[in-house]
Amino acid sequence: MAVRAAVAGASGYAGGELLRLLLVHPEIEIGALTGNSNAGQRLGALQPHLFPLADRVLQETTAEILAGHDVVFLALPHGQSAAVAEQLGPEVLVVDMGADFRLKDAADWERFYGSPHAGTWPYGLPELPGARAALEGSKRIAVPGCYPTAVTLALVPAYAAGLAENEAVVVAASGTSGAGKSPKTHLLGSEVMGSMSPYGVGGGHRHTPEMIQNLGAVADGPVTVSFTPTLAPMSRGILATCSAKAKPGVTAESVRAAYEKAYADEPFVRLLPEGQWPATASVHGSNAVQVQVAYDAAAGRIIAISAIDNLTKGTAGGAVQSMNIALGLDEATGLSTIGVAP
Ligand SMILES: NC(=O)C1=CN([C@@H]2O[C@H](COP(=O)(O)OP(=O)(O)OC[C@H]3O[C@@H](n4cnc5c(N)ncnc54)[C@H](OP(=O)(O)O)[C@@H]3O)[C@@H](O)[C@H]2O)C=CC1
Ligand SMILES: CC(=O)N[C@@H](CCC(=O)OP(=O)(O)O)C(=O)O
Repeated sequence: MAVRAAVAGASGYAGGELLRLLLVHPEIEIGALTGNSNAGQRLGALQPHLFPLADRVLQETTAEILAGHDVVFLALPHGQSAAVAEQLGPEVLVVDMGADFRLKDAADWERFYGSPHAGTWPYGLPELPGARAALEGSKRIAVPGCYPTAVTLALVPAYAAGLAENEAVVVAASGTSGAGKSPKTHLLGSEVMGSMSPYGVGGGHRHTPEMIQNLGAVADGPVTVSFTPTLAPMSRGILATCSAKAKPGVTAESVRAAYEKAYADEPFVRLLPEGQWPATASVHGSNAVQVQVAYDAAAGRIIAISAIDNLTKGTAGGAVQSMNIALGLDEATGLSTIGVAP
């Protein structure tokens, strides 16, 4: 019997990408689709690429409309998920694609998001050690942020193998869809096209504590992360360039071996052959993650680089992957590692 899934936030970028994936998922039947300002609109007017759903009409985002499904995806702005989720019964699998339930530390949440902490749910990054066990059979999933997905997958093997000192420096470039659909002046075409610019500089980006949480979970102590995001003139994709000081005795061979071991059996993470570097175009529209690592002996630093599609592995694909695990399905069901090129 098909699994009935509702999508709240179906008019947004994350909701649209999720529907693109759910439409080809063999076990899913798409149920209610809801929006906010666009409730009452045809989906075809808002997400014209989702041809089979063009005549579906968006409903209001209420617990009554979302109830009665096996799975409810919440692709809502930060702070909007908790009120809806608490009205959905414990038998419903709720997958939050926003940030509300990602952080364990309430003080971190309050400092970076400025509202009371709603709680912590099992974290939907299956590749993080221990994550799959927490997701199996779970009825609540917190999907990671897009930058933390890219950065965690780039650096976790170095920390899990005890190769890196507990400080990391990250510069990551993101496509503009990461900022969502609502108009913002710094995202006007004329501001973004042909230009790259940083934002959230100096430790202020709200994804920093999430990266620290993930790396600290596998390292031998707390890890500091200096994170600088940049906007790149592309619609999708994240390229995360991460580095960490190597511990004494580390060699290029020991770094390579740690990454090969970590990702040997991961269905979505591909450690590239030596000399080949991740590129966002290679993962466009796919749930794949490209990773490469090098040891800069002169600087004594491990350099790890990853590429993801922020809307696929960084949001909707990660959500489907974790949902599959929670439902007891093969984790790759309905997901592709095939990109769109050029
Ligand atoms: N874009 C990305 O790469 C990523 C996004 N996410 C997360 O996914 C979530 C959605 O992001 P994204 O799709 O980019 O954002 P968008 O701005 O594109 O879409 C937001 C969606 O939420 C709805 N919405 C807005 N306000 C409310 C409200 N008060 N109550 C209920 N629904 C509301 C909108 O409905 P309407 O259009 O009808 O007003 C729309 O469907 C966010 O939490 C974001 O952090 C996570 C990782 C990556
Ligand atoms: C380019 C851009 O603006 N990106 C977003 C990150 C989007 C995302 O994944 O994050 P959340 O799910 O936590 O919103 C930002 O930096 O705020």
